[in-house]
Amino acid sequence: MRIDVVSLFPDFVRQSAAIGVVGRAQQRELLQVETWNPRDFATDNYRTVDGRPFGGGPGMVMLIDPLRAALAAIREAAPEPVHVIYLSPQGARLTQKKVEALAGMPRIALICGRYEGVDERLIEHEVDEELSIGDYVLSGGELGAAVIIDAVGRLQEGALNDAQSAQQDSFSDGLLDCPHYTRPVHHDVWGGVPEVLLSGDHAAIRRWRRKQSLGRTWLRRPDLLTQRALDDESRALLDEFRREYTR
Ligand SMILES: Nc1nonc1C(=O)NCc1ccc(Cl)cc1
Repeated sequence: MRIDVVSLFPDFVRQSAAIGVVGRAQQRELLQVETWNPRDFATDNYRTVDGRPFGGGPGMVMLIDPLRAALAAIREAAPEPVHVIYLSPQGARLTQKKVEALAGMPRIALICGRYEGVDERLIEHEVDEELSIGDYVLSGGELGAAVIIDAVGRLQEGALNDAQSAQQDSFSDGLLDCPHYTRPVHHDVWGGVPEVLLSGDHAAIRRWRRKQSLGRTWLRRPDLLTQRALDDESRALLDEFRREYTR
C-alpha cells in the first residue's frame, strides 16, 4: 500500500513513519510512505502557501494551488487511483472499521492542514473524505496523518508478529483489552497476580481474559457493546462478570 502525505512539515511525518512496526513495514516494502511539501509547488518567489481570509478575521488560510499541484504530482507518481483524505476536526470520527477499509486500498493521500484552514474549494473538488482523529483541536493535520499511517500500516499483511497481531485482534473485535501481568508474581507493594494466570489451565485463562475484556468494556465503554451482538458464551461471561461486580 502507498500513502502520500501533503504537509508543510514532511520530516515529522516521515520520521514518525520510519520507526517501529510501520518503519519495518516500509523496509519490507509492505507499505510506502511519501511526503510532499506544498511549498515546493508554490510558484512565486516567496513560495507562498497561505493567504488572508476573505471576510476578514485572524489567521491565514492555505491556498488552493500549491495543494492542488501537489495532489496532481501525487496522482502522476503512480498508476493506481488515489483516495484523498483531509484531516480536520470537521471530519467523520476515525474508527477501526474505517481504518480496516483504508488498509485495503492500494493508495491513499493525506492532506495535512495548518493555519486556520484550507480553502473550502480545495476540499470540495479534491477531497474524497474528511476524517477527524478526535474531538480536540490540534495545530495541524500531521498527528492525524501519523495516526492513520500507524493504524493502517500495522494492518498490512506481514507487518505484525504473532504477539502484535494477537493484541490487534483483541482490540479489533470491538472490545477493550483484558488486564496483563508479568513478574514478580508477588509485588511487595502492589500484591499478587490473578491465580488463574498462574494455573497453566489455558482454557480457564482464555475464559478469564475474555470475561475481563467484556467486563471492562461494559464498565468503561458500554457504547461499544451496543455496536456489536454478543454470542451466547460472551453473553454468559458478561452476566457472570456483572453479577460478581455488583456483589
Ligand atoms: N482533531 C483532528 N483530527 O484530525 N485533524 C485534527 C485537527 O485538530 N487538525 C488541526 C488542523 C486541521 C487543519 C488545519 Cl488547516 C489546521 C489545523
